[in-house]
Amino acid sequence: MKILVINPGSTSTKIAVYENETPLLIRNIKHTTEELAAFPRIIDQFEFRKNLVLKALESEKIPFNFDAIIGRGGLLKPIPGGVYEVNDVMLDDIIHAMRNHACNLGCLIASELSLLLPGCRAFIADPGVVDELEDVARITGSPLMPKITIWHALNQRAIARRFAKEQRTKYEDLDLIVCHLGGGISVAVHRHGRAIDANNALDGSGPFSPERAGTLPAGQLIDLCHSGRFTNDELKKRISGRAGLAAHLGTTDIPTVIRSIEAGDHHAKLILDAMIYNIAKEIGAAATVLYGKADAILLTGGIAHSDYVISRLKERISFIAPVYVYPGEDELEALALNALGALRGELPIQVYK
Ligand SMILES: Nc1ncnc2c1ncn2[C@@H]1O[C@H](COP(=O)(O)OP(=O)(O)OP(=O)(O)O)[C@@H](O)[C@H]1O
Ligand SMILES: CCCC(=O)O
Repeated sequence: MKILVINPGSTSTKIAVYENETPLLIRNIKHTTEELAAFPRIIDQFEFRKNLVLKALESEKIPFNFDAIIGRGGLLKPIPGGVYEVNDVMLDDIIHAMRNHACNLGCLIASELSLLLPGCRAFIADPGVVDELEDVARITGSPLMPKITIWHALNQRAIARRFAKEQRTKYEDLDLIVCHLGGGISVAVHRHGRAIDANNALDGSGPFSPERAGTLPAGQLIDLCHSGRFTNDELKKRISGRAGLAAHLGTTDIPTVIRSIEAGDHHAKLILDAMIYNIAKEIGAAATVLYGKADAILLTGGIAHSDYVISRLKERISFIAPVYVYPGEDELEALALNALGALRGELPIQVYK
């Protein structure tokens, strides 16, 4: 069986082709802040990202012939984890999504391309809106604003399962803190296979990240909203997109920031160190959810490639539990295995309503 995998991230478009469990193509196309700034809305990147997929296939001479196309799931309604067939309700919810994130393009591109091939199915799996929070984790200080979670469910779970396999145990038998360090940063508590707490890495809570503001001072935010300085859309970009490192330093690229630090840029050092400090605090808070008894802390995502970040993070969090580092992500493989499992009847195909 041949599967095309499409994973649009906030700073990259990742593409894979699998023939059964064997990868035939893995491609990570990185996007600069300026390149993406040319598109007023993320939905406007549809043709651009779709054409990147088609060009990658063409340049590798991979025939356009697939049994299924699976995209990274978008910001739908909160749903249980698993594989979902793309349907009209899902496409409609994505087109009218309240929240912007490149992952919204995953099911749109998968759907459009699958229509070119008779019999080809379009899926998503474990989107960022997977919600398994404990009731107590949902309560905030305002009944008007219950906590919602938007996190890297797909990669966190894939990495947690990989760790469990390496430890010759089951994911469902472990208590883990997993932190995905990407364009957005999510920290989730996985208690015996269920993510009972996770931040809203997109526009709500947690540490700031390469392109997100994280938790902000609420009063100052309200004043800024009423200052007349920004439109609604501009303000949203100040929270997600042109926020975090992008706002402070004009780039989301960690190697670029580190080169500036090595060249003596004290401001760049202050900002990156502050990001690390805030990530460590979020992981410390997650430890309290498990009464301090985590089996391990797993660090993953693109930034986990950075020795600068990881060594400083470890200094602050190693007292909590052993730290394991999985640079990059297993999202492409996890998506491919989900599509294969669905086609083979090994995984239930859920219907999004
Ligand atoms: N070799 C590397 N060394 C240091 N940092 C890296 C390296 N490769 C990628 N990064 C950083 O990782 C971040 C992107 O991570 P990742 O690819 O996991 O996120 P994404 O898929 O674009 O976004 P997200 O999944 O959060 O939507 C960027 O800030 C990038 O600079
Ligand atoms: C699902 C999106 C998570 C993120 O990038 O913050």
